[in-house]
Amino acid sequence: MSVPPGLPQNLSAFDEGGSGEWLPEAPLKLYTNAFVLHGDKILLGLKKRGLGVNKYNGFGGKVESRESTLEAALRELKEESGITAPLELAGTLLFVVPGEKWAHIDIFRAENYSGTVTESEEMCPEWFNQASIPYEKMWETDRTWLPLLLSKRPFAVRADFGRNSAENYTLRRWWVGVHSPTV
Ligand SMILES: CNc1ncnc2c1ncn2[C@@H]1O[C@H](COP(=O)(O)OP(=O)(O)OP(=O)(O)O)[C@@H](O)[C@H]1O
Repeated sequence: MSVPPGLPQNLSAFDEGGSGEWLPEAPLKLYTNAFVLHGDKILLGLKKRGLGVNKYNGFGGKVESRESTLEAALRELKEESGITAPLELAGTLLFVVPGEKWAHIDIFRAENYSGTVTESEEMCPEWFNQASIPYEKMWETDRTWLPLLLSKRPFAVRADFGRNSAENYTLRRWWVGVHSPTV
């Protein structure tokens, strides 16, 4: 199957599913999401409000004007979890909902951190063993690409959702791409 619109075209399919036409193109808004690893642990936050409330996720949010995605990722990580970390880009996620701007999320990872993990108004942080990530309480597509982040394999994902109500999204179709191994 070919690479869906909106992703770099030089990727190979790693995982895909769902059916139907990809949703039409729309302007982009930029987000960040950061995952901090420490030994065999991963830091996740239970979102207390807004998009993805009651789901575990990395720490992130909207990129503000005149800010790079890395600057935004560092700011959001600090605001939401109290820590700072040497973030590196791990992959990208395109989150598409009918009638809304496309959300392009730069996903970062780090293997150490400094500071003290602290609960914020937005997130309740919690360490999990990397072998027991609570996928059932996360965005449905996270299980398809988080293993790639853990194994340091760059990825790009497109996930199209339907929206029944403010907080009720249904996954319609997704595609996870990786760079082909060089021969
Ligand atoms: C399949 N879809 C998805 N899968 C995984 N993660 C997703 C996601 N769609 C959004 N996300 C993340 O959810 C956070 C929203 O952040 P959100 O609260 O809207 O932003 P921000 O902190 O700027 O908000 P305030 O305006 O300050 O409340 C942000 O990390 C963003 O990367």
